[in-house]
Parts: sequence; C-alpha cells; structure tokens
Amino acid sequence: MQCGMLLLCSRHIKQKENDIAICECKYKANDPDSACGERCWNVLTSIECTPRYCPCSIHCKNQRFQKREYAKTKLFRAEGRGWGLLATENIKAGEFVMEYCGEVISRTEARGRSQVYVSQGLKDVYIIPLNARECIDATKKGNLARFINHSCQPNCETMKWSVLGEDRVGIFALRNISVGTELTYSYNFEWYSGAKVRCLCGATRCSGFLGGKPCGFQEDSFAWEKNNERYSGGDKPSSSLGPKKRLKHDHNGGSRPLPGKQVDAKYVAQFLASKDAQEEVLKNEEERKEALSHLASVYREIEPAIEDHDMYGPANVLTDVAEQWIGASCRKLKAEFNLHSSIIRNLICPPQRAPEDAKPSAGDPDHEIK
Ligand SMILES: C[S@@+](CC[C@H](N)C(=O)[O-])C[C@H]1O[C@@H](n2cnc3c(N)ncnc32)[C@H](O)[C@@H]1O
Repeated sequence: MQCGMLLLCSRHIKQKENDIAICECKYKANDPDSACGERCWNVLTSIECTPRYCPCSIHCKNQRFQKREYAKTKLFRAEGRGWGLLATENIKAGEFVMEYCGEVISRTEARGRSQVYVSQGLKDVYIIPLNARECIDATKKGNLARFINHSCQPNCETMKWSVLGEDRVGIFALRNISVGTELTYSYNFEWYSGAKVRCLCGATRCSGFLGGKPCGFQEDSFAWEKNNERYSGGDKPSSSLGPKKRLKHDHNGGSRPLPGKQVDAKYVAQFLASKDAQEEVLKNEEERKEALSHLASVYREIEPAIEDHDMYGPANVLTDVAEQWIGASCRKLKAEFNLHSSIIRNLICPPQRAPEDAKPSAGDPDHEIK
C-alpha cells in the first residue's frame, strides 16, 4: 500500500512564493489583536501566516499549527469508551486545542486500511477526512488528538486550515471549556469502520451511533457483536436509531437527493383551456429541466469543494465555487417559480377561452369566469 506523508513532521512541500497569502495587519503594541488576530485576512480565511512573510513578524499570532500552540490536556480512562482527553486548563471558545496528526493517505488507501484494521480486530477508528481526496490516519502514528472521543453535543469541532500551502485539521473549542472537562467533537463525517459503534456520549440528544455520514464502502448493516456494549452488542436500537440509508448517485450525477415532490407539468397542461396556456407551461417545464441538469453538471464539477464544505464549514468554500453553485441554484429556483406561477395563473385566470367555453351556464354562478 502506498503511504502518504506524516503530518507530525514539519515540512514536505516547499510553498511557491506566489502562493503565499500575505495579510495586511500592522502590529501595534497597544492593540494585541492587531498582529493577526480575529481581523486578520488570513485568519478569516483559515490560512496560517507564513513566517518571514507576515508583516507582523515575531508578533504574528496566526501560526498556531506551526508553533504547536496546543491547549494543556491529559489522558484519562473514559468509561466504556477507552481512553479520552481532559482539559487541564480553561479553554476559551474558539481557541485552538491541537492539530489532528497522523499519516496523510488517499481515500482509496483509507478504505483499504480500514478493511485491514477490521480484519485485525481493531475496534477504535482513527481515520478522519482531510479534504475531498485525502484522509488522516492516526491509528499507528498520531498525537493526543487521536484520543478525543465523540459526542453528539460536543465542546470542540474540527476545522480545516491551510498551513504553508497544505491542508491540516485542527480541533477548536466550540465554547468555553473548564479545567477537568472531557474534550469531544462530533465524528459526523465518513465513518471508516466495518461496524457502527454504539455511542456512549450520554448527551440528551444522542444519535445512538458513531459516524453520522454514510460512506461509500460502509455496509448499511450493523455488526452485532456479543458481549461488547461498545459495538452494538446489547439491546437493538429502536428504528429511529437504525441504519441511515446511503445516498445513491442519481441519474444527474449528483450524490444529493433532488427535491422529492415535482409537478407533472404534462399532466397539468392537458387541463388548461387554451393552447397558449399549455404551450407556456410546457416551455417552462423544459426550462426547469434544463436548469436542473445545469445544476447537476455544476455539482459534478464542484463536488470536491462541496464535500469539503460539508466537512469543515462554509469558510472553506472558494468564492468562485460558491458563486457557480449559487448561480445554478438560483436559475433552478427561478425556473421552478416560472413553471408554478404559469400553472397557477393559467388555471385561475386563463388568457382566453373559446366563446362557447367562456359562457357561464345559466343559473350556475360558480362557473362564472372571473
Ligand atoms: C479516535 S478514537 C478515540 C480514542 C479511543 N477512545 C481510544 O481509547 O483510543 C475513536 C474510538 O473511540 C471510541 N469512542 C469514541 N467516542 C465514543 C463514544 N461516544 N461512544 C462509544 N465509543 C466511543 C470508538 O471505539 C471509536 O472508534
């Protein structure tokens, strides 16, 4: 199997000078936030400043991955969940907790490895997605972040950052975390495991199992193992906790389900009185189909970026990708609106009717054309 690089090591690819993002911050001694704080353009776009290029030089605060500015933590035995990680200092909301380190491998490699791990009887899963093409595997090589357990109501989250031109994943506090609290984040991404693991996070709104999102190679079945409460061995989950259906790739190539309820325009058109009205509705239906197929082709093009968005939030979607998606979505919505409004308009207020049809039958005020 081909093995990728290890994030624990410092640098692998030399970043091209042209690709270095340089912010416009100016260090002011009386304003600590001036040196690459929350207002820094790089911070806002989840990019770490590059040493020697940052205008704030040694004062730059936006090199947390590079300088390993981790929160203080310690391992503890988490009941029923193996090892876990505790905060040994107060951590403020938004603070960087630590990087998720491990081997960077392709998604194909991750699938292969996960099958090998399952066959070797390894129960704990340490593979998380890095971007649309790669994963981080901390099974054999990693840092303390590999011990952070899942919670359905987590106090931390994962976020993708660009560090010296490479994607890296960090754990960040979602809220203020006081000393002695267990650190958790949601494993709500592709679940690289052979079995669904019963969640013991104890949250009131616990989803029941680890790994919320369906993953290409994962079977839609539970591996019921005896005498192991962590692996769905005990009482069976209620149907609401049952396996989620995997999203199938639809005919349009998108892995997203398209809207369920659709008007059957051809069927509706036959009830319209005038030929003009029928033609208008059918023309709008054609435009709606075109817009839908355009949206599907845009989706195919930008699928990797959309997947990144799902994993790490809107901050990671490039502007041109977002614009393409919004443009195609708006076109589809507009076409749908035109279709629906033409149907309603032509049903309620037909443009013209033949004189015979238009004549209300005597003594029947309900049939009067308004
Ligand atoms: C990244 S490891 C976390 C560290 C792990 N507890 C250990 O001892 O090495 C992920 C594994 O921990 C266990 N785990 C994490 N969160 C859990 C939870 N909420 N309920 C049950 N098991 C959990 C599962 O076995 C999962 O595959």
